[in-house]
Amino acid sequence: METGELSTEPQDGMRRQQAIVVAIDGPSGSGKSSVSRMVAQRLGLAFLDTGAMYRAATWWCLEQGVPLTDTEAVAAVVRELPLAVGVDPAGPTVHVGGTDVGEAIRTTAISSAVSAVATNLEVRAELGRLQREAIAAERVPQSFSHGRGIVAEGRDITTVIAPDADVRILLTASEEARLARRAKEVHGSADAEAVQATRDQVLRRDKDDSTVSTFHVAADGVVTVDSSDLDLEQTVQAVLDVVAQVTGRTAL
Ligand SMILES: Nc1ncnc2c1ncn2[C@@H]1O[C@H](COP(=O)(O)OP(=O)(O)OP(=O)(O)O)[C@@H](O)[C@H]1O
Ligand SMILES: Nc1ccn([C@H]2C[C@H](O)[C@@H](COP(=O)(O)O)O2)c(=O)n1
Repeated sequence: METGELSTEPQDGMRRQQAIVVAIDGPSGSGKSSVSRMVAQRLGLAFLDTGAMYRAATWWCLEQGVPLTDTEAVAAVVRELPLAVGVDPAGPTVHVGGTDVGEAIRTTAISSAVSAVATNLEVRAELGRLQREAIAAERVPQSFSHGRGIVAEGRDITTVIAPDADVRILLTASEEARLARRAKEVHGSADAEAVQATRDQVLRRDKDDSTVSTFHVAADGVVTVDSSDLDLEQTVQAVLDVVAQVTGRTAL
């Protein structure tokens, strides 16, 4: 089969594309969520933000009054997590027990606390199982919830959750670029004070998270896209170029 022929010929005679899985990992502030979501929209794919699942689990533990240092209790609560994740890239959603937590999980309090939950290996096993299920659902033609495949982003998607993904990308950026982006996003400025205030959310979190996942160096077969000197649109284009090269799939 030549590049670009990831397609089948259905009975109705229309050319139908096979589902593809695009896995994107990278450190905090590299642009994974924004870029993956835009790539999914352009390609007509579903979008799974796995970090949002760890954030939702953290929110739920705090709601339940579970100390995040109690790894057994956290794991037990997460095994019963009533989580519903919507994978439409035009409006991804996260609900816990019917409550829309889309905004609540983005607060600084959750950003500061989430690594304690994300480094709990039993939590990783449970959320990893849910992530594999969500990705598999977009591979099966009868159950496509959005389009023809999925873009899933996080820290261990290319290596642990979907090592068999059609496209595997490590999205990186220099520490300086990542701090400046997060400072602008959270404080509206990338001056020295704002950057300093952002270090915990970016560098300390990456240090903690990297004790359980490898997301600074690309694994074998994973393509690195360095966005340090690219703006958002250029980064989206760079990722679309990799997808097109590997699968032949181009924007709708
Ligand atoms: N290439 C880029 N150039 C400039 N700004 C960018 C670029 N990519 C992303 N951004 C901006 O940087 C900020 C962080 O991006 P985003 O949240 O997508 O990163 P992330 O890798 O998902 O981070 P985290 O893992 O911490 O959630 C956002 O405000 C986003 O708009
Ligand atoms: N596959 C993943 C996704 C996320 N995490 C951790 C890393 C972060 O501390 C936290 C929230 O992720 P973010 O929304 O900032 O991308 O979850 C992980 O360990 N594995």
